[in-house]
Amino acid sequence: MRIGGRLAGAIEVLEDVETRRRPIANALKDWGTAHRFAGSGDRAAIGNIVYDALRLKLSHAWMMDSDAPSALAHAVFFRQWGFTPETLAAKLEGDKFAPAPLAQETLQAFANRDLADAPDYIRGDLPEWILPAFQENFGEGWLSEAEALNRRPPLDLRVNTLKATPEKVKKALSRAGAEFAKIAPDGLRITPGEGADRLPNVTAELAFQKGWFEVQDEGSQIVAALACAESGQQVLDYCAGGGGKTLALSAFMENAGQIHAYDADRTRLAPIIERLRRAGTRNVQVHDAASGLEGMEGRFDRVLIDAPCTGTGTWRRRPDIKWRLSEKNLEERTAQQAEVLDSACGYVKPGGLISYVTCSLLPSENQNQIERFLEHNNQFEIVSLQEVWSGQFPSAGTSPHFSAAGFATLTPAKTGTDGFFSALLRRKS
Ligand SMILES: C[S@@+](CC[C@H](N)C(=O)[O-])C[C@H]1O[C@@H](n2cnc3c(N)ncnc32)[C@H](O)[C@@H]1O
Repeated sequence: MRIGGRLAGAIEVLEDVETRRRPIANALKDWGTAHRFAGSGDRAAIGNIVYDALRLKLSHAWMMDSDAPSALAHAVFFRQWGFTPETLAAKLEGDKFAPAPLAQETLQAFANRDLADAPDYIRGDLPEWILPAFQENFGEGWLSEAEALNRRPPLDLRVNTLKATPEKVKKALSRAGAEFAKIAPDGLRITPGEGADRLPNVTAELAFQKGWFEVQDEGSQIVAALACAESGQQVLDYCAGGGGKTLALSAFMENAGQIHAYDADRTRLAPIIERLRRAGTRNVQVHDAASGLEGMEGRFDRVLIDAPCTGTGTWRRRPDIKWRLSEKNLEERTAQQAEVLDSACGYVKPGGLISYVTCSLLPSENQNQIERFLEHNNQFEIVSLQEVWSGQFPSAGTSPHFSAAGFATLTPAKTGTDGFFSALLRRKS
């Protein structure tokens, strides 16, 4: 496929995502099924155009004075892939699969507009109603934080130290160009390419089948470490989902002690069984009903609450969810978080720690949620993560944003990771 066919394919997928409010991955998969002649390189290039277009959807639409899929897809080439309208037109000339050329007024708008004149929420590519929360969280740095959330994410791996070392996995993945992560000691990173470049499919590697590594954002590895679980302890992973953090905890604990992994949603929990097997973990018990935890109240050294959230910190990977998020969704999530905190806190023993984590960057899901919890639960106190940080990551060249209260916020701009919030609470009595 030449560039014209890829551009036309991306426009079709964008139309599907926008008109039917579908997740990008599903729309891409369906497009691939309906166009079996397209090779894997074509499908990856189309995916890149679609993801890039949606990361910068508002600013693209503003610059082109049009939010039509064709305008968004062309804007990717002009603003992210190093083309000008003239160089792109030259590339598309004579390509019978190319889409219809852009209207003259769209090209005129692009030539005459300057993003510096756009309203703040458009410059940051943020839903307008979210802007105040970003400004509250990051102050003057809000725009560079938003811009970093709009770039392509790397592919991060966590080496499973129960079976391998970072050096061994790096060597096994040398063709993929994996490098040591900057903060997480067991992390490896494959940096994203540009334009049509695609990231390697590392899960097809033998090293993955052997359980030597998992795909896990470095931020997720870091917040799992900030739960401070130690070998031999009793640990509850209360929102275990597919087990990303359970697996990290098991490796940190060197397979010793006991982890109870619980999630209220059986479908989300289901993949954990195969992942635990592949990783060679022997210290995890999985529960798909809270009744499995009966009698364990006040028994745990550590309780990790990786709470359900809006996922605003993962917008680099899932830009479509950014535009679907509503104030109602946020309200639902904050209510769930309060409920999960209230139900999980009883499992920790006096002197034990609760680690509350979200992959959101909105204060109402993070610091405000913890402050609300502490107002009603004075048997808990905050443990400063700033102090924990240097013990856990002595050679990290960078650190998260730390609040005066001792909460940690990781962001693409600050730590080069997905956005995460982490708070550590000790039960006094
Ligand atoms: C952020 S995800 C967990 C991701 C997982 N820890 C990982 O690292 O892969 C949040 C999880 O909370 C679960 N959840 C939501 N409400 C819950 C509740 N009341 N009790 C337990 N789990 C709940 C969801 O099913 C979802 O899997």
